[in-house]
Amino acid sequence: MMRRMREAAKKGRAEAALRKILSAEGLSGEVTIRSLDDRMAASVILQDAAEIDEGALSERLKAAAGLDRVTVVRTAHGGGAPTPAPAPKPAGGHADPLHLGSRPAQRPEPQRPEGVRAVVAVASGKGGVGKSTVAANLALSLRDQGLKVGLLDLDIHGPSLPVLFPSGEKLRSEDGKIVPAEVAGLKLVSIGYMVDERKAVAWRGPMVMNAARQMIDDSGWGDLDVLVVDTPPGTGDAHLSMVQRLKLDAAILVATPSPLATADVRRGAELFRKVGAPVLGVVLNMTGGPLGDDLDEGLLAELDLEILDRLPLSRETAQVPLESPQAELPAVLRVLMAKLPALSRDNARGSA
Ligand SMILES: Nc1ncnc2c1ncn2[C@@H]1O[C@H](COP(=O)(O)OP(=O)(O)OP(=O)(O)O)[C@@H](O)[C@H]1O
Repeated sequence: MMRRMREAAKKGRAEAALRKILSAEGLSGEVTIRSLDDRMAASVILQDAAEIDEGALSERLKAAAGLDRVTVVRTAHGGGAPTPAPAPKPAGGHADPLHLGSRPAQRPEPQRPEGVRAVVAVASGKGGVGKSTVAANLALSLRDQGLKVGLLDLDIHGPSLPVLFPSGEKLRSEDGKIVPAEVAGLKLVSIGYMVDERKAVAWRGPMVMNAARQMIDDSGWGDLDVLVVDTPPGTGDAHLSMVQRLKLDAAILVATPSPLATADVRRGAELFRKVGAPVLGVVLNMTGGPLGDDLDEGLLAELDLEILDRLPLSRETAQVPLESPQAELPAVLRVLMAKLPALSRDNARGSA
């Protein structure tokens, strides 16, 4: 408690010091301060800034605010050209919450993003069951197979990627495309790398749908063998954007052994089957605790699903940040490799 209060006070002082210097230098922008263990870092996004020496400015800011790292990014596109005006908003809507200058494109059919060969959704009916943990471990395991892997975090209200894979830098946009962060050999896109969490938490309906749409349509992934999508819990607005726009090659459900998981597994399976995405099976997380190691067998038979892998309730599984997989998912990997031709060794582009 005391530690958190001290940390909050330190953040407040650092932010005030940064703003003072920015204002003295005639600059304005968005300041975000993050702490990890005992280190504190800031990112400063300067809007419409003229040509400046970002390196020198970040050194000045670092020294003045007593921070371990300060990253300065200008949002001006293309080497100092002015930022394009945001796309006009439709009445009552929020077409461009991420300020990419893009308009909602008409998409008749769900598609894979350009350059992406397979899309796998990791989903759960409710929050907190370990979906992000499984998605992150799956992405790292696929990377270790020599595949080019991206991870898209569609959780607008509780993004996990920046915690699992801290990058210390805000994402840039180039020519209206989000440039993914690159950490641990993965390409990563999450609202948590772009917008102050406190802001996104207040977003509702159309803002959430449009932010999800922009991350789906406007991320510049380059060549990827597979994109793993960490979906938000439940079946809300971001889900709707996902199933309307993103062609899913497969879905993996995550559940805990709780008897209450039955309805969640059923809902998840039904949602994906409705949009024609094959549900490959269930990862049962947090096993070996008081709730046991299994799900209702009748339910699994009825839904024609099996438990592919079980992850124990353990400190290792919960470890962050991640560089390598903490949890093995051998059956998930086997099934994905067998079902998705893009992942076979002969077809993969390889990352080596
Ligand atoms: N097998 C495990 N053993 C111990 N802790 C775990 C395990 N799996 C996940 N956790 C922890 O449980 C918490 C929730 O996990 P995670 O964020 O992956 O769940 P989620 O379903 O994605 O949640 P949300 O809906 O909030 O995004 C995290 O603190 C995570 O470290």
